[in-house]
Amino acid sequence: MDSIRIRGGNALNGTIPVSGAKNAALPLMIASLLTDDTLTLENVPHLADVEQLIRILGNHGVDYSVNGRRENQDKGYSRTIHFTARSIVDTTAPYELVSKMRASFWVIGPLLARRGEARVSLPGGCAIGTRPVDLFIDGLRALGAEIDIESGYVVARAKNGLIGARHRFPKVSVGATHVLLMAAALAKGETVLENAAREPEIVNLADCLNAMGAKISGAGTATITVQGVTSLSGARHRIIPDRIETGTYALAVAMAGGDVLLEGARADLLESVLEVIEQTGAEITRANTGIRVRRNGAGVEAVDVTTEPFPGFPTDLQAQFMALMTRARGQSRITETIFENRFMHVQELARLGARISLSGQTAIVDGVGQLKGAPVMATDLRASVSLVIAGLAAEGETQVNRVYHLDRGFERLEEKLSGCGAEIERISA
Ligand SMILES: CC(=O)N[C@H]1[C@@H](OP(=O)(O)OP(=O)(O)OC[C@H]2O[C@@H](n3ccc(=O)[nH]c3=O)[C@H](O)[C@@H]2O)O[C@H](CO)[C@@H](O)[C@@H]1O
Ligand SMILES: C=C(OP(=O)(O)O)C(=O)O
Repeated sequence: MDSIRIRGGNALNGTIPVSGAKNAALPLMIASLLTDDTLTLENVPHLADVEQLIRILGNHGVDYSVNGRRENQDKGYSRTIHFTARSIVDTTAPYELVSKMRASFWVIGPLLARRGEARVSLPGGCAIGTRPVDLFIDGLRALGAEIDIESGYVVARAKNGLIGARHRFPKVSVGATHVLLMAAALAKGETVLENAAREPEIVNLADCLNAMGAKISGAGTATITVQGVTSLSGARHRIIPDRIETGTYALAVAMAGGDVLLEGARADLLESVLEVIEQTGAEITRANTGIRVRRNGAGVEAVDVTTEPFPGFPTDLQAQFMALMTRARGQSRITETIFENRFMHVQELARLGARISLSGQTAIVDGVGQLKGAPVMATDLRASVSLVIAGLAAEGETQVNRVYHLDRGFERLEEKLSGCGAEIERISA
């Protein structure tokens, strides 16, 4: 298994291009199941999760072709991909495929809407909590689906099609909002979703569905209205820049020091994060070409953070922010409210000399003067990159093992960081 070796201590200076958002690309690719026409997606990041989803969609009958690679760019850069689901050849999403990636469970929405049936394995994904699927099941039942759990599979049927309804999510869920949007797009009549997720990836999906002929309004607010249509067409749609990747590199600069332009980043997708980073003492400039992050020799201030659904501070940046706080002057309290088990990075950061204690859902971080390099183990996607950030500022060598997690969500991470002066390399097993 590959690992990443970092020699810490270098400041980051230069430009990092921001890739297309993984968490927008996945639902958008799944939306290709809703039409027999071609859905063309631009700016699809080259990631293990995208490759895995291509395999899963292929199993249902989705053909794909890749083009649009920018000149002088090699394998591994964001691409334009055409997806065509001329016919759905299989409505079962098997355990072997779905268990590797949680978002693949979301095929249940379009399969049910287009074919009136779906048999989808209960999902896997990052080990950050129990992550049930009750909100999906309740929502699809509200649209008239009959749902049973059989041998680890969610079996859903709507022989006469789905029927629009008013549905209030008892809890905000990004995935359940994606799925209900896709299902309601082809349901009969009007669907009103209340307490919907407001994440930018939801807006990106709704914009794409509308370009395909759906009638969706209110995406980006807590109440989304969908007027069902009988069929959807193809479209061409661009994936938004990755706000989690943006925040990750912004935190890396705040940690290591330096001056970096995050090219193509959109500040409006992560204002709450940028404000927190400014409070830590880094300077943020919102420019037309991206976001510039600077930190000179000054110390890092301690800031308290609580994760929340958008527009609050994202759980997907909690681990990276904790890495920064290990170097802060004083104590910071980081409270995780989205996932009950998302502190796996705490013990690994401790190997580098961090002082962190847990009290329920809050991590109390006492800043230390200097981290020291050590071998560490990546436990999930964002935890992995938090260890990279810590390694960039640690004295000596840090080896991050089990980096396949990183490859799920960060396009060309080593290349982007070494291009800004970091001493970082992949060691292939
Ligand atoms: C591929 C993708 O986009 N993944 C993101 C998505 O995950 P995902 O869509 O899985 O996360 P959700 O928003 O659904 O989860 C939020 C909370 O709701 C709970 N829940 C969810 C569904 C359900 O049926 N029942 C239930 O109780 C979850 O366990 C969690 O505690 O949003 C998360 C929250 O921003 C991010 O961390 C993930 O990176
Ligand atoms: C938790 C994440 O992904 P997933 O929902 O696919 O597990 C993530 O992107 O940080």
